[in-house]
Amino acid sequence: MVSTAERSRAAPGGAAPAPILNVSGLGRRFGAFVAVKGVDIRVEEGSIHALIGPNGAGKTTVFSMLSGFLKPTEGRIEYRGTDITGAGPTQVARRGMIRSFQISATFAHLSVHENVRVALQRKAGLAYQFWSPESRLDRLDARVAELLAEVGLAAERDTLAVNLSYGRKRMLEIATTLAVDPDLLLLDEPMAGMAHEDVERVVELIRRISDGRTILMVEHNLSVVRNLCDRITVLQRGEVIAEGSYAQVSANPQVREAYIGTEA
Ligand SMILES: Nc1ncnc2c1ncn2[C@@H]1O[C@H](COP(=O)(O)OP(=O)(O)OP(=O)(O)O)[C@@H](O)[C@H]1O
Repeated sequence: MVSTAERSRAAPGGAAPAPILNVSGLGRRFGAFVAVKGVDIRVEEGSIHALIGPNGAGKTTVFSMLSGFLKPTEGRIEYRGTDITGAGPTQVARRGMIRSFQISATFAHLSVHENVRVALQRKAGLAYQFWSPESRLDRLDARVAELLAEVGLAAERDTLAVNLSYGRKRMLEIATTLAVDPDLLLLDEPMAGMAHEDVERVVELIRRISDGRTILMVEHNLSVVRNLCDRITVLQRGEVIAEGSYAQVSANPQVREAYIGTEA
């Protein structure tokens, strides 16, 4: 597999690299109701990109279309230059674009270690190979240990998922998502419902796991977006009203009025 760094190096001398995800004119109607209209999003490889907007703006609908759970009624989704519009969730995931909840449903009565192991087995297609040679299972265990260390859950390896704090459960979800080795990770409100100290821990975690990966996240917490994200697309009533850095979008009067208000 070609690494992110190699791909970036492959970009012709000085030219802007092609985006990993290029969404153009994306639209979705539910009967007569237009939930998403003419949405363009260009996600650069290696970036952390946020999709923000008030309740009902269409963020979840866009994520569902990107991850193949919902078919667009208009527009085009290109992943690494290939048209994937209308592809199903499994096809999209196989290409390397993974939505966190897609494989992050954790099993409450399995331990942290077992949950990550199941995710790895699923990826390796080992799930039904109970006769796997020990060496193969040892390799899996080594990778589980690496992933738990990466998300800071090594000390909780034997804790049942059900007994984890809310924040730590989200970290376990991220570990099971990373087990599938995504190139582009779609994170759906990763900080939702978290206590302040967990938010900081997950911000650090996302920053760490973004090394060599691209992240597109829906996030309501604007201080998280400001600290973490390279680019931001703002949706309102299904349409993009601004796109750029935090400084750029927060200076946009339409965004201030629609969303950021006095926090900008
Ligand atoms: N299956 C559906 N059928 C009809 N309308 C829908 C459907 N799914 C979403 N909508 C409508 O589309 C609009 C966008 O919804 P969506 O959930 O994408 O917004 P959102 O930005 O994710 O909101 P929130 O921040 O509250 O999660 C809303 O008005 C919603 O009621």
